[in-house]
Amino acid sequence: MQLGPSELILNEDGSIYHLNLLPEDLADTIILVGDPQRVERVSSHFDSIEVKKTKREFVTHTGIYKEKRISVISTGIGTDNIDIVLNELDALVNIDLKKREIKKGKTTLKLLRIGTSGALQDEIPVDSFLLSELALGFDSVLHYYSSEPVRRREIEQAFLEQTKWSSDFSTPYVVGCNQDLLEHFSEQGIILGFTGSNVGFYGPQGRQLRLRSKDSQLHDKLNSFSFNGRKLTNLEMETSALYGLSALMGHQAISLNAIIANRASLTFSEKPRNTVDRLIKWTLDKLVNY
Ligand SMILES: O=P(O)(O)O[C@H]1O[C@H](CO)[C@@H](O)[C@H]1O
Ligand SMILES: O=c1cc[nH]c(=O)[nH]1
Repeated sequence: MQLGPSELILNEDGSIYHLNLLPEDLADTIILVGDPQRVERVSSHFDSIEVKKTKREFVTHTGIYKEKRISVISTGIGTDNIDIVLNELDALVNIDLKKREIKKGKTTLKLLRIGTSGALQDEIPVDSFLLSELALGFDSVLHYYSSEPVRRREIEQAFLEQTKWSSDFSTPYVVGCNQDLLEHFSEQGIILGFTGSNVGFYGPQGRQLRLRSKDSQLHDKLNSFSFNGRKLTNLEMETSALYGLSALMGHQAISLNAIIANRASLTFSEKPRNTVDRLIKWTLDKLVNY
């Protein structure tokens, strides 16, 4: 079946609509970052760069790092952007863009998010690295897909009950990372975490500046939720949709977090840029033999 022009949207040069990429521009190992300026901080380590393309907040560099071809792409902020990025990356490898047909043989992408995040628990220090083993999505992106096969219903149910979650918010969903990537990237010093992905940075993460939270207990609820002794470790804004959509599409994904804030101790990293740069270099070196 052919995908029509309003569904699979291509630019004049045949590139995919938002990412502005052609299939040959993309490596099958992809680092995703939120901040467009972080793309260059990753690709500055490459031995050579063959592609540099930009549209809106989506900046892509593809190049070689120690003989491995890697793309690094910025997603901007939020799970709504992850919906765009994941669907378009998948289209680039799994849809014949000229024939507008889904390919029979599928390509599995390796997707690694390098992001910043705030810890919820006192014992997780700023400037540490955290790998999200599980993600709790407060967004609703996954609810628009048939997500049952990848959902962790038991944990979701426990969260709803313990926090008495308001029906004004969307139903939180729980999804896991890819196990092969988890094994490869787990090592001493890397905290394995349970990451909450929120739909905003302030109210939805329990931050109050001038506006009061509707639920003044929100931060405490997130901090104290526990499933079989496992607590939510940190908050950011993309991992849930990345894990959910990757699993549904058959791609591998992990999310690596540079912890720059600790919400329990009210502290913030003195050198967040250094922490992110250390995480970038560590990730690139681990990727070489994956
Ligand atoms: O540093 P990045 O990757 O953008 O990630 C985190 O930082 C942004 C908020 O400041 C959100 O995107 C959050 O997920
Ligand atoms: O507290 C934080 C820090 C970084 N990114 C977030 O989304 N939250």
